[in-house]
Amino acid sequence: MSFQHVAIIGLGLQGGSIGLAVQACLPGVITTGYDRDPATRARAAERRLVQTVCETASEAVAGCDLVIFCVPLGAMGMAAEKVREALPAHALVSDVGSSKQVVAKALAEALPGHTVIPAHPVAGTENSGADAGFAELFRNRWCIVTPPPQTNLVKLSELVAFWEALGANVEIMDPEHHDLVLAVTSHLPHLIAYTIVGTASDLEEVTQSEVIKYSAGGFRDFTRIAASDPTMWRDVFLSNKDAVLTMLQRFTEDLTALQRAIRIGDGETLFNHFARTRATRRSIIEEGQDDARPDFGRADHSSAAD
Ligand SMILES: NC(=O)c1ccc[n+]([C@@H]2O[C@H](COP(=O)([O-])OP(=O)(O)OC[C@H]3O[C@@H](n4cnc5c(N)ncnc54)[C@H](O)[C@@H]3O)[C@@H](O)[C@H]2O)c1
Ligand SMILES: O=C(O)C(=O)CC1(C(=O)O)C=CC(O)C=C1
Repeated sequence: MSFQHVAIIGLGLQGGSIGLAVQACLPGVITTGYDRDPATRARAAERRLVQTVCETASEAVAGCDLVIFCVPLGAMGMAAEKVREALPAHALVSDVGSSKQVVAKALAEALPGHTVIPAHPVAGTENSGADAGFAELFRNRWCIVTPPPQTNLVKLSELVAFWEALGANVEIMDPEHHDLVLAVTSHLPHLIAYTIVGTASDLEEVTQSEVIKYSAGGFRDFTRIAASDPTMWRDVFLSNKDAVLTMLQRFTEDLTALQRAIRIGDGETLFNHFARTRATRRSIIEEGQDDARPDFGRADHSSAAD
């Protein structure tokens, strides 16, 4: 492994999982980490998410050759500025942010002169914080790497090898295209899930307790992701505004067409639509990509690493 010392800024689900995965998959590589929340630092140390939890971001990056920012999208620039003085000149800068164009800009502006190669492991759960991380999170999952033009190819291949060592399958993508694809595959589903939970719980005719009581089936499956962290998702929608609005427009048009079919009793349109989309959904299962998370993603992993 080209990297001898990996520094992780932000020790929640992503940062904690990377720290644990590096220790499990790349023994010998030094891991240091920092989180701005003291309680998270304390829990990260208890769970040994990284070998050394530092009291400052500068301490965490001193001597590292790879720093990965694992903070909410809106905090990337600020977190990067904090390490400007202490970050070794040769260190590669990367991140795990859910949208890529805005992060690439924020990191490049905060750390001029450094090689910045953004990345996005398309792997997560609805849980966040220092108890949420687990070493297997990235196994057999995509990690999309979005190198800026003229990226140093050696550094790029080192970052690709890093993610592969953690078990991920790496795809190289243009950041703009990444943001468009993820707007429909990840961001829009979260928006819809958050919305339907709000709609159901605001209905005067349906009480809160009924929503909880009868949500065992479709509602429960469909809305798992609405339990996700509000700060993270606020930042996703603010940072990927244009792509999300484009996809939302398309979605609204499709929904309106189905709404009309229901109103006029057009069973053929409804049946044909459902038949087509069922086939698409089933092909996702056949390709082995069903349920982004493997089974271990559903368990409480805090005890596994304790
Ligand atoms: N949750 C997911 O499913 C998922 C998946 C892929 C990528 N991501 C991306 O990963 C990033 C982190 O998400 P997460 O799920 O790990 O969130 P998280 O809430 O579990 O962890 C984020 C951590 O960052 C810390 N933090 C915030 N500002 C900071 C700062 N300025 N300096 C240092 N620490 C700071 C917080 O205290 C928190 O512990 C986000 O950018 C998100 O878009 C999330
Ligand atoms: O499985 C989940 O809970 C997720 O929401 C994970 C998920 C996704 O939408 O697929 C969420 C955000 C990401 O940036 C990557 C992965």
